[in-house]
Amino acid sequence: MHVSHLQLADYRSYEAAYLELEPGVSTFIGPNGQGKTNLVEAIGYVATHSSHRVAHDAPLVRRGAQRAVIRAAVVRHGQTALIELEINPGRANRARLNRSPNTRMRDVLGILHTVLFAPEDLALVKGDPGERRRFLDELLTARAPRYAGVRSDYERVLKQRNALLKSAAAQNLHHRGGRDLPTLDVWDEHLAQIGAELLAARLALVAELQPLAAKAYGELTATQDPISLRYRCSATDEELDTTNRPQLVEILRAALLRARPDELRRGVSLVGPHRDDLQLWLNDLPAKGYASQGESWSYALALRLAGFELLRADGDDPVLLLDDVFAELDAERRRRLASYVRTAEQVLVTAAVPDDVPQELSGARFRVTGGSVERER
Ligand SMILES: Nc1ncnc2c1ncn2[C@@H]1O[C@H](COP(=O)(O)OP(=O)(O)OP(=O)(O)O)[C@@H](O)[C@H]1O
Repeated sequence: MHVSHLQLADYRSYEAAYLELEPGVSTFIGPNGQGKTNLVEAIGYVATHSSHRVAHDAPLVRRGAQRAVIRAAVVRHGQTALIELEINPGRANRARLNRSPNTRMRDVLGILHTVLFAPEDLALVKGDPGERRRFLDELLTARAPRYAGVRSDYERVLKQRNALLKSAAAQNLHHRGGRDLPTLDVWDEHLAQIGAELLAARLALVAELQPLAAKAYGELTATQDPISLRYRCSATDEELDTTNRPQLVEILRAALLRARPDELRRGVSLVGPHRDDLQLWLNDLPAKGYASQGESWSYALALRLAGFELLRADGDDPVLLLDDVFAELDAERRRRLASYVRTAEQVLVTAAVPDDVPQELSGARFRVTGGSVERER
């Protein structure tokens, strides 16, 4: 798939921007702070309905404006879908598909697939478990949009359950072991059921990612260093060896029972997919805390490339967004990454310095300065 047009109104530093894009490689060059990342962020937003840089939408709207609009034409298998997103911080965002006003946000999720590589990816390896959970969940949702619903159902259950636990903690109910809290039993069951669905999907995804990430890491670094992805579930100390949902429901139910006194004391949910982690191992050591800067960065790239391979195997190349990644790599790794990604249907690259972009990625070139984007001829 590829994006053939992008139009922005009041998005970040852009009052108005319009670009025509082609399949193949396009490079966006310009000095720091001119709006290169804002462009790829906007395309990523169309795919995931979130930004890789901020957790909330407010910074996406141009200072002084009320709302931002992103319009993107996405060409898939010869058909064009016109997606329009209106970002209204503090209020519901709105979507239109092919100009139809009767579109829900979730109707346009999963039309455009992107894989974004950015300096922030280092947090995949070095950051909190939430970064890795988000990586898995975004990939799940790209492959099967219904997981957006599963994730938001899970978030809702968690919020309700936490509110209940918080008020129980305030009333010191843990002294009675929570026996007279039938509503908590109901929320436990919801959490176990929906949590198991998410857990099963994540475990299956990790199993698929493992060989692809190992291959990508080997190719990027030209080493045989073994990497392994291990899903750590908060419900058990052992490594889970099943993706069977009824079994996972049982495991979560039992863990919730065990955790209840602690949860009532602390007033938060301590068990479930929101507390899990994807541990990344390199050479039989956890990458977090042991891997070098260069190894961590290659690991993060390998995870993104594995995601790319999975989406590609599902039948359509995602659009690759490479935001300022070459500056972080030595010449050899730049070349290796470039030859890996240049086979994708569309690759959009940003760089402050043209020389950072390997020759393998020559293509259309755009100059970005002060909120305007011009194609170089
Ligand atoms: N909501 C906003 N309203 C107005 N301007 C904004 C908004 N958000 C970001 N900006 C501006 O956008 C610019 C940053 O754009 P961007 O991150 O795309 O830069 P870049 O060209 O990728 O730079 P670098 O090469 O340093 O990564 C900054 O000048 C910032 O002040």
